[in-house]
Amino acid sequence: MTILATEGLTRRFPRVTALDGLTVDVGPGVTGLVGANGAGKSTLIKILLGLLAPSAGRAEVLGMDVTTRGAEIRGAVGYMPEHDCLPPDLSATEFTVHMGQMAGLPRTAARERAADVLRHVGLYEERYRAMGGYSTGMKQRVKLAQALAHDPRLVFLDEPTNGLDPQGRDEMLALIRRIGTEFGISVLVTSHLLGELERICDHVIVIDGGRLLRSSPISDFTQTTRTVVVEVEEGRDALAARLTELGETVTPHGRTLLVDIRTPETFDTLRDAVCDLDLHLVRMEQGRQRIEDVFREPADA
Ligand SMILES: Nc1ncnc2c1ncn2[C@@H]1O[C@H](COP(=O)(O)OP(=O)(O)OP(=O)(O)O)[C@@H](O)[C@H]1O
Repeated sequence: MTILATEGLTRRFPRVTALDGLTVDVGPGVTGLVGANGAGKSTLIKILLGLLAPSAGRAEVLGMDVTTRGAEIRGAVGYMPEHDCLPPDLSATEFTVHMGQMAGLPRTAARERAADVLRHVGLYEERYRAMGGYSTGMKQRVKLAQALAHDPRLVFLDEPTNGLDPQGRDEMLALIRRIGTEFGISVLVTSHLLGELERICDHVIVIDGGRLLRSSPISDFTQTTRTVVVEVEEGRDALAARLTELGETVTPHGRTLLVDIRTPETFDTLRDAVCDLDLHLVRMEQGRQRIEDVFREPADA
């Protein structure tokens, strides 16, 4: 099932091409959109909400074309913008009720829903205080709550962990994961911090300079590589020499050796070499590819 899709999506500004022929297909669940600052993440979200017109290509959200059905899309999708957008004199309750009503909920339903979502994001008695006095963490929570105010099927969260301390970041990430799992709302969440998304996403899209670098299930990003990482207490170089003699391909990496797994027998060769040389093995584990590595690979990898 497709939640959103783009085809050759391009957005040019006078001095820069923010999106450059982007083609992606996103299914239900929590999807991470990763890219460095300026990669085109916010531009993509604004186009998907029908707030910004594409220069070329097309995009569809929940089966609706972004150029002709923007208002309907905004009715079905919640949006947490990147920048501060909260009126300082209003309380979180007033603001969230207002946003629910703006999205079409009757006043009573908007009040009930606001109480629910503010409780969900962990704002209690503070919800009646003016937001001008809130901490960054509280503001981010209200921004998240208002995105959920009209019970959307899908939410776009633009850099929700921006400005948060490590504990605030962990709490926000846990909240986002719960939106996806407990509420069954699909999520598109952006971040320039790759490690964050690894923890909460089912699928990750990586863009760079407005182009697609990679779109894969999270399991593919963290899949095991064809390398085994070996660390011995002392004698790393002697072990490297012995393994090379035995025909293995070995690369020193910090205190460890990375050994290519040519055949399943590589593990036996390794074990025997460590025993023969009477070395103390600290660890021996299969190497894992991390999200960060996609930025070090060529674009067509
Ligand atoms: N309204 C605009 N006018 C001109 N250039 C723009 C406009 N909006 C975005 N850009 C440019 O397009 C590129 C992509 O910006 P965008 O905000 O989409 O990136 P981003 O990945 O969201 O990064 P960030 O996290 O820093 O916001 C940047 O070079 C930016 O300067």
